[in-house]
Amino acid sequence: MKPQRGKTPRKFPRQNSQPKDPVEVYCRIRPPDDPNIETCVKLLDERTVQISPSENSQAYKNGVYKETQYAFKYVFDEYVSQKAVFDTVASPLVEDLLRGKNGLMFTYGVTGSGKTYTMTGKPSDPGTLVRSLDMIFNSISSVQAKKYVFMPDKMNGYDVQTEADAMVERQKRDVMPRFDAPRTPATPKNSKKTEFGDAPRITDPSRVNDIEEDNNYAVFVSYIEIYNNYIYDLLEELPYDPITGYRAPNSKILREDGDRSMYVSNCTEVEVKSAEEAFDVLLKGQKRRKVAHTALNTESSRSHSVFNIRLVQAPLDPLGEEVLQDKSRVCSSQLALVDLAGSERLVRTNNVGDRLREAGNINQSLMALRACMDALRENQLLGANKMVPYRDSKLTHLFKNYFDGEGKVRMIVTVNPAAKEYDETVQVMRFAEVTQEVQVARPQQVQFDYGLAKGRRRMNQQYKEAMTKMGEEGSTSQKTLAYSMGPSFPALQLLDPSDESVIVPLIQFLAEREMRRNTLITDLNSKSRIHAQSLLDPSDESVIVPLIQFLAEREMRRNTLITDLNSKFDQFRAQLLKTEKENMDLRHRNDELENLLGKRDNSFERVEKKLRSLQKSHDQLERKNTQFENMKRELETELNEKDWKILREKSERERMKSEFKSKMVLTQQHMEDQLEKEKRKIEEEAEAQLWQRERTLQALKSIIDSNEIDTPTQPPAKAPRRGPAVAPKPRYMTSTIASRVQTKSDQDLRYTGRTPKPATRSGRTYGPKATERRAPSPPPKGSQPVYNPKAHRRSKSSHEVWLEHKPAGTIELDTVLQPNLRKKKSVSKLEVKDTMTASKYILQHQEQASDGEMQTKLYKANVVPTAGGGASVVFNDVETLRQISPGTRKRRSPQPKAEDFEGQWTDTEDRCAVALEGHATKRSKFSGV
Ligand SMILES: Nc1ncnc2c1ncn2[C@@H]1O[C@H](COP(=O)(O)OP(=O)(O)OP(=O)(O)O)[C@@H](O)[C@H]1O
Repeated sequence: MKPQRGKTPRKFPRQNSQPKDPVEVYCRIRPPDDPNIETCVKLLDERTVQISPSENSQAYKNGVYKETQYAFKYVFDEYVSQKAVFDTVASPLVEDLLRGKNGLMFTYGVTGSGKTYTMTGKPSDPGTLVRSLDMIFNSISSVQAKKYVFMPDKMNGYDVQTEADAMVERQKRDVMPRFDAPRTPATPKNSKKTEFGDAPRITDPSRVNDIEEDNNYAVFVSYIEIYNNYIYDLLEELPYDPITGYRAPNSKILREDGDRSMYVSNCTEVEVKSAEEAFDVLLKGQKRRKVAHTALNTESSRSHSVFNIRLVQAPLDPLGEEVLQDKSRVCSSQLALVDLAGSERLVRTNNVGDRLREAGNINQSLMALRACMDALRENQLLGANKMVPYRDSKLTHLFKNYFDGEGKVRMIVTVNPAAKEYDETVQVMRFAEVTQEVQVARPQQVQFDYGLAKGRRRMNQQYKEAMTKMGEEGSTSQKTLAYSMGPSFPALQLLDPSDESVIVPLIQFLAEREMRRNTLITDLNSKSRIHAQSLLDPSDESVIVPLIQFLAEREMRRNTLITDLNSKFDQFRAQLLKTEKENMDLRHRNDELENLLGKRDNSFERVEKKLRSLQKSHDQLERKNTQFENMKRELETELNEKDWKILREKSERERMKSEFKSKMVLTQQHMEDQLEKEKRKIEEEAEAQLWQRERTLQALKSIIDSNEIDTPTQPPAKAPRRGPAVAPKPRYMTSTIASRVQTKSDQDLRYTGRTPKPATRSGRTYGPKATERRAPSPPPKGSQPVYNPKAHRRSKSSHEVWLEHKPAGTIELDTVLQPNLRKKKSVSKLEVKDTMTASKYILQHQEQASDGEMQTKLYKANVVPTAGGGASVVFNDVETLRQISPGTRKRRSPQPKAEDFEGQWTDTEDRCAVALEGHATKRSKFSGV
């Protein structure tokens, strides 16, 4: 059965039904710095802690007084030992690692809460990381492969090579100095003392006993830190200049391998053969971390550090001698131990400049971690399909396979119980609460059964031991030799490539070993075949001949098979090479596509940003628009109110006006009555006076007549109305009265004659109300009606042809009453020829009246032919058409007087009263009249 590769988990779980386990979150409370200080954390039981807000905390100031309780997988109190923490949290992860499964453990908490202490600890009391190394090497010490049997292929995988090749590699790397590689100064012997003091390191005795014994193991460690969202390799050799010191390290990039697992490209992986060696590498990395931070002017405690332990294992060959030379059988598993930077918020750090940026980046990556946990939790619990923002930070991007794939994830939340840490501790607890709800697929059992005999290693060892024993006893038989691979590798040291004293014996040794190997295989083969025949008699040809035939045939078949196998092997090799090449091409293409994707992501972000700002401005504009609309509505309401007020005022004015008019009419009537009465009174008085005189005259006449002829005077037949009885008028008296009446009548006529003057000037007034026309007031009772001979004549004349001159720009006013011109010709520009056919001329002139209203004046004229063959236009009348708006109607102005028109008249005469003199053949001549 094909084994599963113990790579970092795949991006997508293979089966949805795969069982899942929640992320296990443990809490560790560190002892307070001062036992007398106020604390805010209380351990309720082995799974629950209670946090109470301190009076100085921000939460308390914001009104949060209640205690909160948080549950964990397990809570370690301040007295717990490092060993206990390791046994509970890290030991199962190490066990998984040895069985080919992946694991992730990280410490999370506020600065100074004990993250590094829990992870690394002190030599006298090491933390989980150091104890994990001890446990690994305790478990694999007897089954380790020789150094360089497994070689990192720089693509997150491992190559396998023979022990001979590994030895040559060892010679090359460890013995021969690398002149091209940059060298760092040698680590001082007492460097461990400077890091961890003088105390000897305590080793953890834990081990896993039942590991796959027919596998060979190798341990590789890498150490990186993530600082300001850049990845640095802490085991990279940094060039050292005695003057400028160490060169600043270059950041590394993340890549995805063929299994879509994330790894740090070009990261140094050191193969370690013991816990001590691994511990040295850890120290070296920590020292390098300090050096790098000095070069970068940064602080180490402000970065996330990741110590990666990779365990590579591959089965032994059928003889149990060497690792099977088959890369596909190599299984690697990894345990990432992450010491996160402090989780405090920006406000609390009081940082500025670089420190602020640093704190911001830490915050950003921790926030990204929180966001990922939130999204995962929602996806898993609520069935949401949220995109988990792994790419938001390098930290989450590197570990995305752990959350998306399979493997155990454990977190230790470290807590400083000091009351002043309350606000930050609550944040940490909340994150822990969320993280516990995230589920990760349970790692599947890795199969190491490849159909090879179990216990190969043990058998080989026993065989070797037996051979050694036999050698010691002096047995040199061929049989024994046939099963021996010969002596062990000679301890040769190749310091110079041309050193023949080493190379020649080495070649001889390898050649001899190859020969022995072939002999051994041949011998074994023949032995096994012969063993199958029951040869009772050595001369029994009935058995020997068929056996020889069988063997010959088998030999032949074997050769055919070998040839076939070799050709197949070559084909396979060629195919493999081709596939590898294609794979490389695909990787290359993948890298390109990733770059492109990154660029697209960037541009997408830019567009999103722009969209957001546009949306913002759009919202602002909409808000403004709403404000304007409200203002408009208010103004409209105000306007309506004002209109309403104006209407009310107008109707009031109308009412007053009609009242005033009726009063006027009444007064006028009253005055007319008075006048009538007066007149009658005067007439009666005059008649009485006449009668009196007549009586006197009659008396005189009678006196005279009595003297001459006695002729009696006759009284009048009928007395005048309301007057005293009046005698009939004598003839001469009648003429006197008639003259008086005539005089009165003349006065009336004079009055009447004054009135029409403006009437003839202004003519008729057209307007929306006939009552509003500016017509002359009716003549007093008894006077002659005004007679306009022109108007009368005009309406009757049917032979007249009017020349209507409407200058360009004249506005049609849709007036109801229009001049009635039966035969007319309208022109906008006056030509001589137009005057030839017309007998009347009318000019329209529009202007603004003194009250602001539009008024149209119609200047009328007769067209009189002249002796020269032209025509003379003689103006004789003006009509004014006015429009009075009901809203702007004013009190009627006094009757216009002739002088009012004087200026306009002159102006109009200047402009319009033109005599046209022209000849049919000659040029037209205009002359003013
Ligand atoms: N459980 C503990 N028992 C005893 N001492 C502890 C414990 N936890 C922490 N300390 C001590 O507290 C101090 C700060 O601890 P540590 O450096 O581990 O904090 P940290 O959380 O890693 O801080 P940073 O975020 O700065 O890395 C150290 O001196 C450490 O020895």
